[in-house]
Amino acid sequence: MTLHSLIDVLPKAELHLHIEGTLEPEMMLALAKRNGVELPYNSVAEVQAAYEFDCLQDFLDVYYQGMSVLINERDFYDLTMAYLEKVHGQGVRHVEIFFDPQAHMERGVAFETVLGGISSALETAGREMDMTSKLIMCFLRHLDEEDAFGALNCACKHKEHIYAVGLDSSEAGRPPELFSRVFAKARAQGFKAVAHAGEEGPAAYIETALDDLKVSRVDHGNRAFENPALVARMAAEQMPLTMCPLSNLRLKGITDLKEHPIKKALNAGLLATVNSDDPSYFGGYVNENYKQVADAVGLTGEDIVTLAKNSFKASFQSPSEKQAYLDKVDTQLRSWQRRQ
Ligand SMILES: Nc1ncnc2[nH]cnc12
Ligand SMILES: [Zn+2]
Repeated sequence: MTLHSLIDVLPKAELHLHIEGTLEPEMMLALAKRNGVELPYNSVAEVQAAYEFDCLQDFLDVYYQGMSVLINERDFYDLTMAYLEKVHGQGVRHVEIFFDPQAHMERGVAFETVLGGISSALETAGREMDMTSKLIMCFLRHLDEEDAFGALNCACKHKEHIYAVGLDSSEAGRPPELFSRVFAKARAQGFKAVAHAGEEGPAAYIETALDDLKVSRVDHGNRAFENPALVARMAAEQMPLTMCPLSNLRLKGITDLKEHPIKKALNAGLLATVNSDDPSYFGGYVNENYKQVADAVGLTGEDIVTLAKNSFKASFQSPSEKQAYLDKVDTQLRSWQRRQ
């Protein structure tokens, strides 16, 4: 229980969060009404009943359908503000947020509508809640290279708002190297790179994300543990892993949270972090992820502090910004210890 109070008070960064995956059922239904969008659900209970997944693809089908209610800039603003307010209350002070513009553009929603709503909410949160942020544009790996180049061309016009590119959606059979040329161009244009790898796909996909896409972080990376040499390499390079325990449980990557490799990752010296992925769909925001995985695998107070510090170390902030947050973690830790 006391560890839960430590989790509540520590400053944290969230580095693996799909903004479209924060769409709560209540907002989904309200936006469907506001925008005149037809959904196959009539109540919150009906929406929630659809959240039974056997694998990543099951989830993605529901996720793309849910986001069809997001039409206007205001919708993206409201969605993003609701997330930021929620996690500010959980001690999150820095966020690096994914968004999926191709999923909106293919429905006729303009890139600028999506980006405008999300980035103005991030600016509001910076001003009013002192939250810092970066935005990561993901390429949908179930679509082809040409489609990804189209999204990249849009991003190139808005470099002041987009810091990095990522790779998400259906992983099986869609290895990172299919997007080597897109990522090479993105990096040449000054974007940092991250990629989902080893969520469902094999450890080899993590290796090609590192070697071909030249990512600065691996999103999920659970299957790295099938290859001890890869784990040793990632530890030596201090390559961050953004892990998402409740997501892995809900998408059946593991059958019990006790199997989650977060403790193994820390013991192997990896720069592992805890994140929520798609909190509305997976039953918990970042603190629920910390608390439930801590209870399941027996994380210590020291582990919790390491994970909170790792979240800032693994971020795209400057060294001095990181240090300022690490100092805040220490300050909060000392004041929590005095209260025990
Ligand atoms: N967990 C996940 N894996 C891949 N693509 C996603 N898009 C949203 N959530 C995702
Ligand atoms: Zn993800």
